[in-house]
Amino acid sequence: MNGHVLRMGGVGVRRGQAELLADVDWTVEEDERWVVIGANGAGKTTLLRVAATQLHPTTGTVDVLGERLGRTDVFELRPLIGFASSAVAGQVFDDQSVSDLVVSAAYGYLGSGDEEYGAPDHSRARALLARWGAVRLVDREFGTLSEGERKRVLIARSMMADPELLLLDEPAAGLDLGGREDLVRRLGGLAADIDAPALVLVTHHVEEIPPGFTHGLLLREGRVVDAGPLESVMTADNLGATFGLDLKVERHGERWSARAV
Ligand SMILES: Nc1ncnc2c1ncn2[C@@H]1O[C@H](COP(=O)(O)OP(=O)(O)OP(=O)(O)O)[C@@H](O)[C@H]1O
Repeated sequence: MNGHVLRMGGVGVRRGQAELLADVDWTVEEDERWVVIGANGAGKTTLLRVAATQLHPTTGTVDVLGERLGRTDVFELRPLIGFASSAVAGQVFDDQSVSDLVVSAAYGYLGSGDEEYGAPDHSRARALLARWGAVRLVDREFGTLSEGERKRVLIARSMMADPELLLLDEPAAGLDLGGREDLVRRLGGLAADIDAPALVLVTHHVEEIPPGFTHGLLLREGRVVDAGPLESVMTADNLGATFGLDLKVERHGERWSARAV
């Protein structure tokens, strides 16, 4: 695999006249922690869905975990890719228990509640829920959870199968300030964990970049503005071009902020 967890070459995604992604070249190595930043509609979720093998590109090549999309069985690949997104939340039945939802990810599906799982599965699910500050929710029905609680449960779920690549689509969206800061701290802990998989986190906000994230990809209208080590990518010029604004960008230790000027 040469350390490449993900490699895209000349990737484009078209729907009719719309170019959702164009000319995307991107390589993620196994010890890297990436943040993907862009405005609404920039193509971030589309990019993540390509990486998750849920969407085949119109043009270009995609290698995930050493396998070329189009030449491999994606159903064998998908259990190795953790993917937490609000699209997953939309597929979950309201009466689905948190416990079954997390535990069933080890088997690559959304649990119906009819399956039997072993004690090791349940203890792993509890440990993951604890890691994300959600263990008290283990016996709740998913439909009764708040937005922030759902996010935590879905992240725990995305790690259940011990993935080699973890994709998190806007994990902090909809969280209050305390919830965001708590999640950013936990994501920072994951970034620092040498046993953690390669990480890709999508966000609109530079304030949500957790400590320990190493690389950034900036996306505007489906095209890469810049991609590389975070400190070289996170300039006012680059972020200004990404969002179409004049910005002041500041670094505060391992955190970032941006505001219009
Ligand atoms: N089937 C489709 N046909 C035409 N356009 C589409 C289709 N699917 C998505 N799009 C458009 O592609 C663009 C990229 O969508 P995507 O969801 O990847 O953006 P995003 O960066 O994740 O946005 P957000 O931050 O708002 O979630 C959007 O403008 C969207 O309207």
